[in-house]
Parts: sequence; C-alpha cells; structure tokens
Amino acid sequence: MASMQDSLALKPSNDFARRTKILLMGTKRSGKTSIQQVLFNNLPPKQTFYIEPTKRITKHAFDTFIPLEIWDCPGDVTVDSLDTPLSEFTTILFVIDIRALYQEPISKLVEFMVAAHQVNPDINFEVFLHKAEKLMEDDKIEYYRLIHEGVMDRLADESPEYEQVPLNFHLTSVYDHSLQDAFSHVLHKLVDSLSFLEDLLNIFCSNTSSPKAFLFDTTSRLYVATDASPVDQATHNLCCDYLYMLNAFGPLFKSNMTNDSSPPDQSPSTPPPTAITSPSTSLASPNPIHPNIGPPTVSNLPKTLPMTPGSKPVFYPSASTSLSPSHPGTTLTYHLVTPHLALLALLPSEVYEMRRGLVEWNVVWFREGIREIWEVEREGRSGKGP
Ligand SMILES: Nc1nc2c(ncn2[C@@H]2O[C@H](COP(=O)(O)OP(=O)(O)OP(=O)(O)O)[C@@H](O)[C@H]2O)c(=O)[nH]1
Repeated sequence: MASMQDSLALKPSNDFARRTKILLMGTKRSGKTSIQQVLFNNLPPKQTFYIEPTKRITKHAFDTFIPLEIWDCPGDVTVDSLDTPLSEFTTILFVIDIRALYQEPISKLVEFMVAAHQVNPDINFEVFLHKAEKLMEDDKIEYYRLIHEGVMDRLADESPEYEQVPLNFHLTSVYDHSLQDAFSHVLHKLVDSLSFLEDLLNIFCSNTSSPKAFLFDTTSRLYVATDASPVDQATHNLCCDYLYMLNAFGPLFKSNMTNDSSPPDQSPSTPPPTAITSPSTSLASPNPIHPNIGPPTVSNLPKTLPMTPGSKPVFYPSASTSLSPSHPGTTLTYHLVTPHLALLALLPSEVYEMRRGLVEWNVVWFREGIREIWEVEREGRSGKGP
C-alpha cells in the first residue's frame, strides 16, 4: 500500500479549513512531478531533468484564490494501492507523455475513471497530453485524436453510460505557457465564486476600455479568472512573461516598498469615476468611461489597503509596459490586488496616460470586490459562512 507524506516544500500558509484535493497521476516518467514543481515551486523547466522518480504519494499544499492540496503519485499507483477513497478528490489530473505508447496509460485512465465515477459522478477528469512541445503541430493534433478516440472507445466498451462522463484533454509542456493555461482551466472549475470574479473583470474592462483583463496568481502564474472576451494565446503568453519578469526583479524594489511613506489607510471614500456606488451594485451596472472626469493626480491615489480590519496595511505595487508605442498604442498594466493575486490588463495607452486616475480608481474598487469575494469564499470553507 502506498504510504503518504506531507511535503515540506510547500507548507499551508493560511487557516483555510478545507483544501480542494487534486490527484495528480499518470504513467511513469510522464512528467507529473515536473508539472507540480514548475507550477507551484518555481522550478526552472530545464531543472526537471534532475527530478528523482516519485516513490511515495506526496501532498503539496498551495494557496491561491482557494487552498489546494495536490497529491503527486508514483507512476505505479493503482486504485487499490491508493490509501484514500477517490471520493476525497475534486479533480483527477491524469498525465500522459504524448509520445509514449498509449495503450497502458489509456487502460489506467479508464480504470480510474470507472472507479471514481462509481463513488463520485461529479468528479472532474482532466487529461494532460504532456511534453507536447516535442511534436510538430500536425503530429500534436494526430496524437491528440488517437488518444482521445482510444479513451472514448475503451469507455464505451466498459458501459455506454461512461461515454457521457465529461473528460477534458489539454496539450501541455513545461517549456511554454500551455501548462499554465491548461491548469488555469482546471482551477476555474474549482472556484465556486468564478462568475462573480468574471463579473468584476467585465466591469473593469468596460469602465476602462480594456480589451482584456486577467486575475493572476502571481506565484504560479495561473489565471484565476478573466473577462468574457476570448483568451488569445499571444496575450496570455505576454502576461505570463511579464509576471515572470516582475517576479524575477520584484525583490530589487523591496527596500523602496518598505520605506513607502503613504498614509496608512486611504480606502476610497468616494465612488470611482464611473458612478459606481459600491462593488455589489457595480456587479449589475457596468458603465462606460465618464468623459467629463479628469484624472486625479497619482499622489492622491490610494496605495495601501488593510487586508483585514486592524491588520498592518499592505503595500500594493503596480507596473506597466508599453506594448506598441505607435498610436493608438496598448499598455500592459499590473496591479497587485491581494498579496498573491494581481490584475493584469491591456489598456489603450491613451486611457492609461490621460485617464490614469480613472484606471486607478477602478483598480481600487476591483480590489475591494476581490477582497470581499475572497472573504466569503474563506468563511465558507472554514464553516463560518451561511
Ligand atoms: N520534453 C519535455 N520533457 C519533460 C516535460 N515535463 C517533464 N519532462 C521530463 O520528463 C522526465 C520525467 O519527469 P518527472 O516529473 O520526474 O515525471 P514523473 O511522472 O513525476 O515520474 P515518476 O515519478 O517516476 O512517475 C524528466 O526528465 C523531465 O525533465 C515537458 O513538458 N517536456
């Protein structure tokens, strides 16, 4: 029977009572530990080459908008050797090396799907066809099709009812941002308040003329939510690269941040320039940019907000970079909204430069909304909620 140990690498850093459990499994050397380490432990992709084979199930805690617990399994784990009922897991993430012979992984995946479906028909099944960067575009599609068909045929052989089980396939690699994109989609299904986060992002986009905005987890570079416009791969890659760069150089600015002399509590006492009176009413009433409101000076804008009443104010840095200097131009902006989440948005450069105050006010209201939703999510998990 497989024994378990708590990972020392990532310790739970908050008091969330219930963690959402994800079973990370698949065949040997398919890349399970690499996925976990690259996403949640900042391991450079090239270093995954030196990862030792996993001998025992290892649990990794990670706090993003919700608290996760990722169980990294050895390649030979079976339904019987897993010392925990499958009903404990919200998601089973099955990793297949896309270049490997796929009969064995398909048999194993189907075995787990059938067993899991019997104890929890609502369990999410996600398949990562991993190491996809090794294949040419056409081959990727062909292998994807073969594996997908193979799984569906085997499920149909088991019972026609399994054909209806939702099963999501993603092409992934640690060497590009496809891994972050795929895992973000896995995460979206686990966040109960996703639609409220999306509403806040839609309102932000509408108020600031932003064509695209994401709420990113800064450490893992997973996006917790995005607005309603479609995700364009190039924009997603750009945001991931920008976050990577800010994470790499952020520590240089720590000394400036700690010496920041902003007044301690400058929570917004007036609504943002789009006549939104509270984050809750704003959910129902997106407003266009108000043409008559000029930008307030940046020094008047709130820079600090306490996370919880009575706690030390936290400094929320922001950054921006011009993507295309030519007129009309686009600017990519970054605003930290909680210690671990950041709003990344594309803005017309004109809006960012001429109406900076409007943008900043909308960030403040966005931040307030996120904080409230996060509190509700947290209370729900700790049993204090309704
Ligand atoms: N080309 C390529 N190689 C990868 C990728 N991800 C992981 N690898 C390599 O795959 C090998 C196995 O990775 P691991 O993360 O140890 O795989 P695992 O599934 O945890 O292995 P076991 O614990 O032994 O089952 C390593 O040499 C990694 O460098 C990827 O996206 N692309």
